[in-house]
Amino acid sequence: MILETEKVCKRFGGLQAVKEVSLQVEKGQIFGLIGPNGAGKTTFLNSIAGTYAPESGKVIFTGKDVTGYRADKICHAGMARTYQIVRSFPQMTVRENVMVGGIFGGKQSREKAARRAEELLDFVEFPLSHDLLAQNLNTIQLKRMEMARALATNCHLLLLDEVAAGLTPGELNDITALIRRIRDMGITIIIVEHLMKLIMDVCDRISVLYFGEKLAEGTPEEITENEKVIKAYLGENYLL
Ligand SMILES: Nc1ncnc2c1ncn2[C@@H]1O[C@H](COP(=O)(O)OP(=O)(O)OP(=O)(O)O)[C@@H](O)[C@H]1O
Repeated sequence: MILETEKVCKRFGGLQAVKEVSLQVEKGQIFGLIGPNGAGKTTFLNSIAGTYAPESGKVIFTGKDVTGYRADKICHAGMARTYQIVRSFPQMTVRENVMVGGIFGGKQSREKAARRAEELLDFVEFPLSHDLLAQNLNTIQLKRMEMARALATNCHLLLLDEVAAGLTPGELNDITALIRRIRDMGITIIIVEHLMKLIMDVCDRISVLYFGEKLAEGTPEEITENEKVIKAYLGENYLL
């Protein structure tokens, strides 16, 4: 087991955004987290990745209790993430953006981080010059760059928050293939996503959140046949 959460809770004032969420993610899995808007998916990611400390519950990563660790410490422990809206350093080049992951997260020298950035930008099939400023990139280019930056930290677990949002169908196919190639490198992936096609295509296991609580968990087939999930989220005609 690479990640285990036990009854993780996070509240914002009177709102219980995440309530006693327990899950287990096996090494090498692509694990999907789905649910309606406001279900608590991003808050849950933030609670395991160190943006927030959970109020109660436990986060065990690679056998170690990392509950309440700050984001930088979590990153050094081997967990990296991308964001729903890509966060770049707009005045820096694409290469420098990726180097930040290597220098800060992977604790590499500048030279090594620069070489690794080139390799990773090729791996994610970044299509333009690595000398471009990040402020000039479109959505899919930013997403590729952000994935390269996360990989540059030498993570074992990658958290992808709505990586498909805003992509065309062709771009979606590319990202789907890239997610599989990242898993084939031996990296475990947790993916938060609304786009069911992507979730069903890539996930080994899926957990459904609903009003902060875990509603169901299972294989893609089990989830699509689960009456509670159909009622709360998917709807009867979701594949049409
Ligand atoms: N920083 C915050 N302060 C107060 N409330 C918040 C904060 N972040 C999230 N919430 C609330 O917590 C609940 C869960 O939000 P969250 O963003 O985790 O849901 P989500 O499942 O990721 O939704 P979406 O699919 O729309 O991204 C929502 O009701 C949201 O309004």
